Amino acid sequence: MFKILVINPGSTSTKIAVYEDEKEVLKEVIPHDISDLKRFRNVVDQYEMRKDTILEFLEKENINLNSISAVVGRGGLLRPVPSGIFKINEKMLDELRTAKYGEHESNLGALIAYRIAEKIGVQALIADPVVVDELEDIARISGHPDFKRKSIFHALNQKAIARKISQKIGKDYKMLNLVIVHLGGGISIGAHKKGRVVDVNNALEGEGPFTPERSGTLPLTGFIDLCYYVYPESDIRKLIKGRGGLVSYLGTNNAKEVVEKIKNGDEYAKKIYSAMAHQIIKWIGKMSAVLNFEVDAIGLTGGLANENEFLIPWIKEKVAFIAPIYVFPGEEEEEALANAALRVLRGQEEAVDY
Ligand SMILES: Nc1ncnc2c1ncn2[C@@H]1O[C@H](COP(=O)(O)OP(=O)(O)OP(=O)(O)O)[C@@H](O)[C@H]1O
Ligand SMILES: CCCC(=O)O
Repeated sequence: MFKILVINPGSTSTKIAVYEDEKEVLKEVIPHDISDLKRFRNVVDQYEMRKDTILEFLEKENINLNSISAVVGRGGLLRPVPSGIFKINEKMLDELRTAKYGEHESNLGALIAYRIAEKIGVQALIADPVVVDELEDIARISGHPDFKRKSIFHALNQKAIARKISQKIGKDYKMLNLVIVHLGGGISIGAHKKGRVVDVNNALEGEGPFTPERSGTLPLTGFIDLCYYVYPESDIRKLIKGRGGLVSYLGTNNAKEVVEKIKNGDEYAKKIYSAMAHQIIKWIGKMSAVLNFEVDAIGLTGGLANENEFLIPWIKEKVAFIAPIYVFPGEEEEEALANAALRVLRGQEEAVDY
């Protein structure tokens, strides 16, 4: 039996889980107070605090670290990589410490996993980080040679859900065309063509539908004016990630609150929420077009896939004609990470050097 420790840092919490083979024996979402996080200038500065919180929690739960066979973290902003499992090495750690490819909470996943694994002398791994890049060349072209489109998305959850849908259909993932829609604080919509995500919106850097707290694609000329005349740079970045989307229109990133407003007759909230659904639907259409409208299934996942009063019915109504729809509310990231580590420990898959 292998015991695996999973570490998945998010913007306001750190999720940790312990698996014994395929069985989840412990799962916890450790919340971090926003006011507490604000004292850190950069994400990487939260490293000690988050690591210590995890170690204290494991101690409290009487998890003997020496019984762990591998530690696996959610991987962060690295150079573009193929889908797979990666050994955490010094080069990766350096790039994450210096945020060479940018700041993201999942950068902490590899840093903390490595430290704990080193302490107990076991393997430290990441799997399907947010920079998994399987784009077709044509999808890299943006509209100006100075800008390349990038593949940054919820690769871990999208791949996990794609495999689950393949199992339900009873065919190999590599035989199917799927549109997978991750509906979380960030939204990514990927065209999975025979096992490869050949096109997807860059969910982190201002592309795609607007989301509970991100702007998605914005009209460029108005944006340029804002950069020049109105906002300082740091505010502009927050407008895209953190203070865009529902937050900017309705003052909340919480879909449950938006649902309550609509039920209480708030027409403006309904208009904005419908517009978010409208943009999601458009991106599902785009990705279906990338797949020549030969789509075997559409998968809806992420926290917002729980929202069954308005959002999910609106989306279903518009896209059901394209392909059968499978809904997997929430995310399967911890399970996907544990399974990845298990495949390595069992010798079924090799972890590659970064
Ligand atoms: N049971 C629920 N009913 C309605 N909305 C929900 C429910 N659970 C979560 N949400 C909404 O889902 C959104 C957050 O989704 P999720 O928790 O997947 O995001 P995240 O993990 O913070 O970000 P990301 O998925 O981009 O990594 C919020 O708008 C939240 O209000
Ligand atoms: C882009 C993948 C992760 C996120 O939305 O933050």
